[in-house]
Amino acid sequence: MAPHSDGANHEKLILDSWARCRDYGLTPSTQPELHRPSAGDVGVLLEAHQFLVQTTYHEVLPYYEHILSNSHCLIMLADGRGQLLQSWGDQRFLEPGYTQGFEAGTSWIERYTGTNAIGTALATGQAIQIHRDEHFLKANRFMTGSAAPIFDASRSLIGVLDVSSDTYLPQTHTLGMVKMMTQSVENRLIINLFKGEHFFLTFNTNLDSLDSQWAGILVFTEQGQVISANRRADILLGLELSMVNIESLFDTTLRNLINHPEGLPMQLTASGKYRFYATVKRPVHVRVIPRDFRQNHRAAATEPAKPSLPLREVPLPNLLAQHKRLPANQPFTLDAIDLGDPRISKAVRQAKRILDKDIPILIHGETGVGKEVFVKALHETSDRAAYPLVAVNCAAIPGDLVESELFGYEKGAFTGASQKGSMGLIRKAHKGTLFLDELGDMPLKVQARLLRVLQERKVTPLGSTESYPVDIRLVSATNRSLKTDVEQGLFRQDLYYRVTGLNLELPPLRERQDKTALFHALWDRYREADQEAGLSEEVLALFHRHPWPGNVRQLVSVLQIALAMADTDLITAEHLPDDFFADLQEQPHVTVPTTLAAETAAEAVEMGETSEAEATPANGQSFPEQLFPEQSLPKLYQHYEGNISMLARHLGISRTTLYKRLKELGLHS
Ligand SMILES: Nc1ncnc2c1ncn2[C@@H]1O[C@H](COP(=O)(O)OP(=O)(O)OP(=O)(O)O)[C@@H](O)[C@H]1O
Repeated sequence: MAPHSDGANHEKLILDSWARCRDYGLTPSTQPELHRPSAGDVGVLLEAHQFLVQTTYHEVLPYYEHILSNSHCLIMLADGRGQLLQSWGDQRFLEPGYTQGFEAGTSWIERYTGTNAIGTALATGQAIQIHRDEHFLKANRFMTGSAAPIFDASRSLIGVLDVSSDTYLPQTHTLGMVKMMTQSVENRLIINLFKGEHFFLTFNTNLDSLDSQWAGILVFTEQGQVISANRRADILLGLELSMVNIESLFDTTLRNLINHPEGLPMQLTASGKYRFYATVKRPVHVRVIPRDFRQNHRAAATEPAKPSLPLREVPLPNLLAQHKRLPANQPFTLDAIDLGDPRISKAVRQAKRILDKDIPILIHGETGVGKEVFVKALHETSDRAAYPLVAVNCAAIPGDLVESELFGYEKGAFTGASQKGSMGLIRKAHKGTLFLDELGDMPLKVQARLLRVLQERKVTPLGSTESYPVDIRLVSATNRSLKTDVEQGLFRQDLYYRVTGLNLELPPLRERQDKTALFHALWDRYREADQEAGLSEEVLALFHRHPWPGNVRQLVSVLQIALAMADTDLITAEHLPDDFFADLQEQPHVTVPTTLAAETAAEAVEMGETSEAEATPANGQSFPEQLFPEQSLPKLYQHYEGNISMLARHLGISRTTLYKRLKELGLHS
């Protein structure tokens, strides 16, 4: 049997299951019985479990698609009676004659198919991994399955999620991932059932894991009655939570909880000693007690609730913008860079889920979007934060030095090598994070060596016979398509699979939906304490319309100039650098905006009320077409008459990066 971390318990579960199989009259040579209902009954079955299937498919699987698509596995969802509802993924490993065993309706309970991940998870009510030889029936011993049960809001076992494969996936990860997925499904089921109608309290022991699937969730009424909770909430509080009053769980009042600003974390204590961080989400259209009242809430909280208190609506975006600003000179954290853009929020959520796991991350995004900032935030938030983050720009190190820089060298290993030798950047990142920026630029020869290091987790410096163990979390970034590079033979396929556990995409600034919050956050981060006047409406409108080919890097540079020019005054268009307007003038149908109309329309796009193409300012002018850097670069190159330094400064990118992009476009040899 395969070794497992909880060996004895696992072995017992398998032996018990085999005993049940024998009791059912099965022998290892028995052929699996494929019990499938009629097509009509399958339809009824799927109809009955639509909520579970849809929730899993639309709200949970997308977060794992990158991990799953990189491994040949099949994800199966079965109901609480072991009947398959749906499967997704790779069926290639299945024997041709056996594929109907994986079709909707087929039952995988132990009685018919012997010990197997779905059937045994159902029989035991526990998450379990069934390794090849642990299957009771020989016919099933070609695969390994990891499955975990799914419980609904009332704690009934309603399904099982399984990931099966015939290859040797990193199995402990797979089981861990399946548990995460089922926890996500359970959370989503609760959220979808009660959202908008009742209060939600999300809590966890750690601020950074508040929006992980391991956070506790409590659903409560306006009177404080807990009407639902996820399993994590029970575990965190050590109690059965149904129908208790929330005031008896935490040392705070109901009034404090329901009046706390939405999304703003607070600290709570349970049973006088367990400290938690928590956020509250209100039912739709719930009203918030005004700020001046809130400030005195401690005194007021002792009084009975007075429904006649003056109430007012507090628009959510304002609250978020207010509380999510990046404090000046603070280190980046994942929460701080998540200002509400759906794609960035998704990347942050995904990164958090695997924060302390040994899964490599590949970040893709245009130059200047903040890939390195993201990695810094990731590192700061991870449990490796006390160790170094070593960033290596593979494009910036001359080709013939990459190898020695990365892997180190023994003294005298080559002409020009330092007499002391060098430990190399990879070993410097030991126990910390190694960030390989512009990975696509790594020479093929170095790629082969890097692959060996990642496989063996050991570095052998050049000229040395000794190797040194390394424990690194690998994060890579690229602004080109590594997949295309693989197809064109420029990047090793095996290394590609090694570095892409999770693929994250950071959107270009022009496509971000949290621009307003970002403009304010960056102003706040880079301003002097006495610059309190802020950004004028006119500048905000211009910022919204700008195509930002240099992305956040360019925005930071424009802001820094504007802040220097404006000093303590309100920042207006006259404080913006000339370069800033060059991009705007290149766009069709644009006049310099003076009204709020443009911003209002841009905001409408951000709020999802209208599409970019539909958004038209009140003055009747159409919005500029989106200019992608690749389209604007030739024009800019012409505008600057080939002056690379000026163009690079204008774009807010390095000359090396600019050369590369010009080369790609055939504008420079
Ligand atoms: N969320 C943010 N808050 C504050 N500054 C940011 C943020 N994102 C990016 N920046 C700033 O923008 C600049 C570019 O960011 P970064 O270097 O992380 O981009 P990148 O995508 O790694 O660029 P490249 O592809 O050229 O390596 C940096 O000066 C960084 O400080």
